[in-house]
Amino acid sequence: MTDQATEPEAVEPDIPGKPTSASRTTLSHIMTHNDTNLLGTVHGGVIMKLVDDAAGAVAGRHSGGPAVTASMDEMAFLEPVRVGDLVHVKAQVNWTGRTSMEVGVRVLAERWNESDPPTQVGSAYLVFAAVDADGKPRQVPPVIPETDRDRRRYQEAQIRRTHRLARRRAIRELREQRVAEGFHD
Ligand SMILES: CC(=O)SCCNC(=O)CCNC(=O)[C@H](O)C(C)(C)COP(=O)(O)OP(=O)(O)OC[C@H]1O[C@@H](n2cnc3c(N)ncnc32)[C@H](O)[C@@H]1OP(=O)(O)O
Repeated sequence: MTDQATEPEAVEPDIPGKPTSASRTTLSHIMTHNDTNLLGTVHGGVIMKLVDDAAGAVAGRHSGGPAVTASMDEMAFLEPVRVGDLVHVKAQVNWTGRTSMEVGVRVLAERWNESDPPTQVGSAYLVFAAVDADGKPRQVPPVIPETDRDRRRYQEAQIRRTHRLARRRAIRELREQRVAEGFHD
């Protein structure tokens, strides 16, 4: 029989950190008539797919293997995107936990054939979990913020992480309480 009291605690190996710039990625795409909604502007879902693609590439590069989207929050659409816009989706790892990473994404658009500077049309924060071949979470290298902006984004991501966990816990507790009170909704 195993003696639980004296069994040494499993210690995970330290994984060397990786700088933010090692996985920062930009995905660029020209919008066509296939991308429009009924109003004639680009469908938000098209933008969200590009955001998920760019963030997934960053999460895979940072973690050195497969990573899945666990959540996407604060997706903001700031300006409409039009057919003929060249859209740039810029993504980087803002923060890392044990097996998860927050990826911050900025979406910029410019006319494909003009030289005006691009304008920001959207932003989002996604959490990716690195997974092994069985789809189970695996450890990720800690991200090493390199610039003042990276360090600010790291701190802001920690605030969002705290709020996500608190919100999930509060909702779980409310549901458990309602079940205990006899509600089955
Ligand atoms: C790129 C793509 O298109 S992938 C396709 C879409 N995505 C998917 O199919 C993913 C489906 N979901 C899953 O496989 C699982 O729920 C997983 C892998 C995300 C999480 O698995 P779980 O068994 O819940 O693992 P666990 O609770 O340990 O969570 C793993 C990490 O993810 C974080 N996490 C899990 N769910 C969430 C969530 N909803 N929001 C934020 N973070 C989350 C956890 O906090 C943990 O982070 P940490 O280790 O840094 O503290």
